Amino acid sequence: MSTDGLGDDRRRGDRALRLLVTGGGTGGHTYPALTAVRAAGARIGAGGAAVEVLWIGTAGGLEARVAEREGIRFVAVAAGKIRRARNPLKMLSWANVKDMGRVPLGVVQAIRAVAAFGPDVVLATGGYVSVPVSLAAWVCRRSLVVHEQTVRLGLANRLLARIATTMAVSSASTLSLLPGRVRERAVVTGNPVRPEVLAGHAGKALEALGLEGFDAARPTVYVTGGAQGAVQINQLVGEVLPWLLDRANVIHQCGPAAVDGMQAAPASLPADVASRYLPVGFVGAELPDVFALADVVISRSGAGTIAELTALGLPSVLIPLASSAGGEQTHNARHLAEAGAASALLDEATPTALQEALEPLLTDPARRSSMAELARQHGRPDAGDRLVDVVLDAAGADHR
Ligand SMILES: CC(=O)N[C@H]1[C@@H](OP(=O)(O)OP(=O)(O)OC[C@H]2O[C@@H](n3ccc(=O)[nH]c3=O)[C@H](O)[C@@H]2O)O[C@H](CO)[C@@H](O)[C@@H]1O
Repeated sequence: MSTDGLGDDRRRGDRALRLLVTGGGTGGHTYPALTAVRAAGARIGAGGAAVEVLWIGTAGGLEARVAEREGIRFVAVAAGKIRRARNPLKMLSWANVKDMGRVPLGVVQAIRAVAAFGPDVVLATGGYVSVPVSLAAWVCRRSLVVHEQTVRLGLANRLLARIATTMAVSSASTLSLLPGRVRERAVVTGNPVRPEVLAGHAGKALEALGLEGFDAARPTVYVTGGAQGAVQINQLVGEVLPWLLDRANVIHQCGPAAVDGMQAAPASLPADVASRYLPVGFVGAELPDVFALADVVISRSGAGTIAELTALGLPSVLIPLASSAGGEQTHNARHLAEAGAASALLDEATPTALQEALEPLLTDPARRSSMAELARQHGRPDAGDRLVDVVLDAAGADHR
């Protein structure tokens, strides 16, 4: 691996920076990469230079759609998914063995793409596709920055941390969990949040989503289960819906597969009450405006959403995905709840527990403000810029 990050062909300071990014599968791995690409473009562009970007991901992943929408050159490679199991023998399932067989193919495809592009630096933001691409970067002796969104390193990043030029982490508490040799090469950047997410307008959400039935005298709750939606959250919200709509307007991001079912949920309620409820499959370009309209958020506690809620300073009730890798969503939720920066349903996610957590936030604006302020103290709106600092450092002196 190149230690100075500069091959002979890259000592020409006048040519564009070549940035290769990889990461995807879910929003939590895709959006930090996108934010870093845009921030690098803005920084380098402001200095009068240019940046050429290549994104390597999987053909069917969210990253493929995001790259296409953003006009970012994209190459797809094969990636293998490792399904976790408590019993290590069960990890040797046929599906895992078959998928692991795809990793060597992905590595070969990625080596070809990396060698052809000749990046100054490779940024990997996680997800299964990060593995073959980071291995390819290592084989091709390119500088590699690996970014971890969660406090504890996931399975893939534990491997990649050993070959990374720099390990960028989102939380200072991750440092003590790293092996000594990795810690020496680690930098705390925070988890990048798309800048537009921080710049929404409540009025635009009302207009774009056709929320004429919403009552301005009631607070608005945004419910989100992550890109796919969360069956558990959908069920809970369904059970408390009459109670909730008595007190609030609700935008419910329930996952594309659940919209029809959730649309029927308020059928037995009076029309004016039912019109305070909007289920949506996935919130795309309206996300910033929905956040701006929201007074309270009910959410999973994935690292991406947590970074957004804290950067925005939004009060929330967090319902962690208990089976998330290493219990990291539970850890995230507990960490914020202990600081008073969120409420969390940690032991039992029942309709009663949800109502108890929501009640003070819906009825007491002062309670919302104090939680919002504590949430903001955990936010890192500058994380994208900090990650770009690390990427440019790894790219070498010519590009700083
Ligand atoms: C099931 C799973 O593996 N979850 C992991 C995944 O989270 P996952 O990607 O599911 O969730 P995150 O909270 O990290 O990110 C979701 C992102 O998608 C956005 N969004 C969501 C819904 C929507 O309709 N529109 C939209 O734009 C959110 O605002 C956020 O930016 O990666 C995270 C980062 O490593 C981990 O912390 C999570 O544990």
